[in-house]
Amino acid sequence: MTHNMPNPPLVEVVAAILTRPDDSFLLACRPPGKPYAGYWEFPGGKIEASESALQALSRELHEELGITVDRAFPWITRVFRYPHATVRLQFYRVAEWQGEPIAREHQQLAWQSAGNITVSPLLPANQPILRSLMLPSTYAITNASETGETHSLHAIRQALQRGLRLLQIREKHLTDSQLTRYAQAVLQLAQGTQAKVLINGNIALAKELGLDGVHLTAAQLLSLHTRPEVDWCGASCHNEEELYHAESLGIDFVTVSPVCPTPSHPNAPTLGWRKLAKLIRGYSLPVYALGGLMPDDLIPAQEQGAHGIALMRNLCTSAQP
Ligand SMILES: Nc1nc2c([nH]c(=O)n2[C@@H]2O[C@H](COP(=O)(O)OP(=O)(O)OP(=O)(O)O)[C@@H](O)[C@H]2O)c(=O)[nH]1
Repeated sequence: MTHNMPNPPLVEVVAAILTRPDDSFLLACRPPGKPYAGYWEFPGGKIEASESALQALSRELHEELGITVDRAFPWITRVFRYPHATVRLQFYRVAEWQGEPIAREHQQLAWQSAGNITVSPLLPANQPILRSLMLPSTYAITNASETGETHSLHAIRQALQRGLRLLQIREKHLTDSQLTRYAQAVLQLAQGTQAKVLINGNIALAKELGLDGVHLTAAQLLSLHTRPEVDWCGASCHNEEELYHAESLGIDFVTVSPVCPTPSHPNAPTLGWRKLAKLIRGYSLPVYALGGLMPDDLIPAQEQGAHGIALMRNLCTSAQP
């Protein structure tokens, strides 16, 4: 490393994920005359010195798209080094706004779906963002140890029918052969659906059964130096050290727990919403709030900066997989 090299300036940027009920979001094409003209980006821009991120978001979306933001919550923050500058991109999910977006400054606008982007090229910093947007807002965790296998598989079938898209098999009481059989049964239920099936802790079994990935325990996360070679990888986190390690390994998402009291960890001190928000402020990976939550907790969780909620016991009543 060369000494006395000045740090490139850090440019604070806010960007909007304008989401429609079908989960499609708006991308905009940068106009001629700007750096990276012709590249597609999330609407937004630089935060001025006198502004909060939310104020900058409202101003930019009014200037660029002619809309008024009604409800927006922080999502993920990514630092990206371009040759000319380093940008810190604070992404906000804009759930409600007034007006129909029109291209007041951009060349073109396009509503896109995370798994099916039809415009290109994208700004280089945005690729991991699209991967994060593929994750649904509800993450289900199996609970056959409490409910029994039959009931558990029935609840999973129902949740899949309602559109569940992310599921973790977490059955610590089963022997290896029982776990294999149970995982095969879950996999069969998920076949032909949109759901990704991950398994807790067992990287070898995830590979052997061709599951979509693995969910690492916190201890396992800290013991690893590289990301497991699976398509999707989540990890359980409870504190800053674990969150930092998940980030450095390039994990896809984390759960943070316990947010509320939960029967599975009765003596664990809970975070509550405020501590959760503080812990994940400025974090770069999507976070599922976990622990004692109900489907109705999705909005409070997202207001605190979480991507979504993870549900174990209350899966059956989930209306919004
Ligand atoms: N708006 C936006 N900017 C992004 C995204 N991804 C990304 O790397 N950036 C970077 O963040 C910076 C935003 O600057 P900008 O030029 O859009 O800012 P601005 O609208 O305030 O324009 P200005 O240059 O006229 O002041 C650029 O370096 C841009 O490349 C994104 O998705 N949306």
